[in-house]
Amino acid sequence: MKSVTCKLIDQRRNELKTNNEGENKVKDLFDILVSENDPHTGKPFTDAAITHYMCGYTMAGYHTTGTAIPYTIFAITQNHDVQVKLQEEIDKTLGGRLPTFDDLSNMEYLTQVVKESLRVYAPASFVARLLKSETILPAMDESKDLRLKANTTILYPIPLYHEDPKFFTQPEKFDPTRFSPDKIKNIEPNTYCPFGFGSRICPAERYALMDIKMVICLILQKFNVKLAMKLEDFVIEERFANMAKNDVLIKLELRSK
Ligand code: HEM
Repeated sequence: MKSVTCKLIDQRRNELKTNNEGENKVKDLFDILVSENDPHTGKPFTDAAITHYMCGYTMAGYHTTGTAIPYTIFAITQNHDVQVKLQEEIDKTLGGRLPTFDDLSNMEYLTQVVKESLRVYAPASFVARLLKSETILPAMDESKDLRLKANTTILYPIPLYHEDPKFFTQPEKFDPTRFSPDKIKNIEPNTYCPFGFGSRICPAERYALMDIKMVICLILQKFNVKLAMKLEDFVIEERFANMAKNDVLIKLELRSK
């Protein structure tokens, strides 16, 4: 991946030099990295830094979205009422045409379904933080407070919060209405965190949500979805990303007009 990125750096630098669109071109992340200065050093980004950024973005974006989409479709196959309601919203909003960015933002139920899927099947297992100074975590039960030294790495386990009945009633239930406008305000801060939180929150949160919604919308507009594997073979393997051990096999059936 590094050697491919190195070749692309040279290619993109040359393209930018010879590009006639010049200043009017909308720059993507790669353009910015190869043409602008690193704000920390005031100098151009080194090839090594560009390679790290590009590999980081690709890795961080690939498995997460790549699991979120099949997990959402899986959830839809297991909840027929959700599939019917989603298709009603899609048909009513689009009337057969392709979705625009605004359509995807406005489809409230679609948004709720994707958010609930990211709660039940969070693609990322944890967020990590390095403590800058000694920190005392208050005890949650009878035990003592926890004293942690500076430079300790803390892993914040996302699914443990998403699955805790203290924060989500009947957490095992797939219920998109938890994210309806009247209920969403009851969710405690940082207990729903598929994209992490704070200053290191996933920079692609909005993009990823849009991406997942787009794929789900395009599929359900044309097809009904059914699980094409045994339910017990749907197994999530917890790694850095929560991967589907046996993939998620889905059967698409063309919807009747
Ligand atoms: C459903 C899709 C995605 C999920 C669930 C997800 C989740 C996460 C999580 C949990 C973090 C750690 C946040 C924290 O430490 O507080 C993160 C960081 C990050 N994500 Fe995503 N992500 C997704 C898609 C993407 C995509 C598509 C990209 C790139 C195009 C991306 C790029 C990144 C980067 C670069 C970071 C590191 C940010 C930093 O450390 O400052 N992610 N993501």
